[in-house]
Amino acid sequence: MTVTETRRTAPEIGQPVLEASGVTMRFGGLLAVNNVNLTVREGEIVGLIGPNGAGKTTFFNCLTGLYKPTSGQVRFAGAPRKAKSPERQQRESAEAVPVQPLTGLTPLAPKPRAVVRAGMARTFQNIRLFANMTALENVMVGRYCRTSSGALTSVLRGPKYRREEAATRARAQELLEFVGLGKSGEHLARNMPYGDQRRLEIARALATDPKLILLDEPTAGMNPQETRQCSDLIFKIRDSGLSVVVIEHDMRFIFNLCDRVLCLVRGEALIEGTPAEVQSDPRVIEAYIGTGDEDVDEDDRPQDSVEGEEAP
Ligand SMILES: Nc1ncnc2c1ncn2[C@@H]1O[C@H](COP(=O)(O)OP(=O)(O)OP(=O)(O)O)[C@@H](O)[C@H]1O
Repeated sequence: MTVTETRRTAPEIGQPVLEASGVTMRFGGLLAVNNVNLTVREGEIVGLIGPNGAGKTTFFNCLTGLYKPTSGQVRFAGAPRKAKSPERQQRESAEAVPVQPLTGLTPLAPKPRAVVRAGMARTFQNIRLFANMTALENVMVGRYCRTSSGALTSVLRGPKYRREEAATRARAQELLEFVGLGKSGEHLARNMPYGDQRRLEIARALATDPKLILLDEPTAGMNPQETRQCSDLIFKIRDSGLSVVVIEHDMRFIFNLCDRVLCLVRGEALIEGTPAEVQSDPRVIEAYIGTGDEDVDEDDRPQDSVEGEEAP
């Protein structure tokens, strides 16, 4: 499990952006996540590893408001933000990924909408794109949580709506370019190659203006070339000022990418440390022995990768 490639290090690790303390999640008699703590700082890439069923996705769901933890608290930097004016959106669209200044950590309401508004975005293990919409439209959907036009304005299509729509479209196109899909805006999501669909999901998550992005198995089913491109994209996202948390089974990918790694086993934190510390810990090696899930074979690529009309 030793990784020899050179890692790119974070430019500067800053203040905590996310702090999860004592997060516990029970499903009836099953303790899926038990008293897990995690702090993510500005500019950090943090990996979450563990064998199948270790509780990684459940922990992600607790962080992103899909689950209300049985106990424990998730605190996040900054108060929930209001929608921006079209003028402000246009100003910000000059930057690739605008970063909001951080304030102190505040408890996060366990509701996906509140979590997105506060500045946390995620992707899912199984791709959840709007299959019959274009790539550009998929990204625009992600942007609507930051627009302020109400139902009436949208129906009447007044000047404010048109300005906002133009800004949303321009920003979506920038984000497509940011993830390397600048020429695919008019392609239907369901017709796009698998690796492009994964990047499109990331673009849609970035459209919400997050401070922190959580990626659930972003390289699942990817070939080695797509995996390398994914790694480059995550570094690029980090370099633009975001913090990143990644769940992955591909150890080479995770140890080359992350500043810190948390290993969960049977719902509990086994070890948290630098990639070097985690990969040399015999308990981590033992936890994975026999599972055979470190590497994803190209044949494992999901066939029906685009799901139905689901919200981001
Ligand atoms: N909604 C649910 N209801 C009941 N049990 C659940 C639910 N979601 C997850 N579990 C159980 O919780 C445990 C942790 O599952 P989870 O999906 O979080 O693990 P994981 O580490 O993400 O696994 P994988 O790597 O296979 O995705 C498993 O035993 C799983 O069966």
